[in-house]
Amino acid sequence: MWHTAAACSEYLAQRAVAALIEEAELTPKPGLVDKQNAGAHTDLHFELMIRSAHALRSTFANIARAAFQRTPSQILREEIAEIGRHGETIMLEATGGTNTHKGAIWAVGLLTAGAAMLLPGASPCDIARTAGELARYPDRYAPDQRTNGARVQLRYGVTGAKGEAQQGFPHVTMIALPTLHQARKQGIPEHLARLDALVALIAHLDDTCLLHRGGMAALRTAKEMAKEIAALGGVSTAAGWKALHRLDRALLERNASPGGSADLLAATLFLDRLHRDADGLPVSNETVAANV
Ligand SMILES: CC(C)(COP(=O)(O)OP(=O)(O)OC[C@H]1O[C@@H](n2cnc3c(N)ncnc32)[C@H](O)[C@@H]1O)[C@@H](O)C(=O)NCCC(=O)NCCS
Ligand SMILES: Nc1ncnc2c1ncn2[C@@H]1O[C@H](COP(=O)(O)OP(=O)(O)OP(=O)(O)O)[C@@H](O)[C@H]1O
Repeated sequence: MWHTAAACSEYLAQRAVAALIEEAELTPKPGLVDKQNAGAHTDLHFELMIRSAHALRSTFANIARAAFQRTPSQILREEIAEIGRHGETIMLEATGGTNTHKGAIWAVGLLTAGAAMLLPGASPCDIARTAGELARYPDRYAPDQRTNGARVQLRYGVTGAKGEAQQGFPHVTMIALPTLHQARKQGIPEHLARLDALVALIAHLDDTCLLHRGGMAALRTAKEMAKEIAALGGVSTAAGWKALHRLDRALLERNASPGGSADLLAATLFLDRLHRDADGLPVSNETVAANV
């Protein structure tokens, strides 16, 4: 736990990078980069995700230092936005121009700010609410970019990564975290509990990555197939495990990838870890990315 800006920044940056690495390491993820393959991505691979995660450490550290013990405000929003945009440049330099973690910088970056504004031990819901409050201030210096997300938001009327943050990350606090906790309670092994949390996100999120690559048909298919996995009892059942592989194949056939759900899984693992640290709960022995 932290008492100074320096300690807060070091701790939160370590946990943020660990969350990105744990998301990448989780295998097998449908359509996404994992330890086995690059999913639907031709310009991404596992080592690139790990390199990118490490390169972003200073970004998360700078966000935490800037937000330490402050309250959400227009000025803080714009300071964090500048650090986040610089983080995207660092990511692109580290990866030779590939977008590995744009959505993750946004979601985990805002949650890092949320945690740094509050006292150590704040609940995941309070952190997400505070991050949402910050995200609702407009960023007057944001460049007017026609991003993939902006294009499909206009076309399909979804609110994307920005909406999720501005609402206080409801898919993280009301869907992914409860699914993760429920699966653990049932004694489901940690990596399967995390896959259940990812499946729950895919079942509910309007993911602009899926929309951009595969249109409304891909988003609907992904949601329906993910709901079916949950209805079968999750990935720890034989039928759920088979259905997870069917979802993977369906996404690959459509060249589609649930990148937004992957980002929110990283956000979920980040908040879960802060909560477990505060409660003095042991880190699962299946957690492999603790030493970054
Ligand atoms: C809001 C962001 C993500 C841009 O969003 P936009 O939809 O325009 O862009 P783009 O399609 O390029 O990227 C969005 C990414 O978000 C993720 N995503 C997609 N759908 C969702 C969703 N429903 N919920 C959460 N994340 C999602 C995906 O990984 C996707 O790649 C962000 O890059 C941004 O505006 N950054 C500015 C810097 C800033 O303010 N930073 C502050 C925090 S660090
Ligand atoms: N394990 C992962 N595999 C793939 N994408 C991930 C993973 N984890 C997070 N993501 C998110 O998915 C996004 C990358 O998806 P995608 O390549 O579809 O985006 P894009 O660069 O906007 O699109 P395109 O490559 O089609 O032009 C990143 O912003 C990243 O945050």
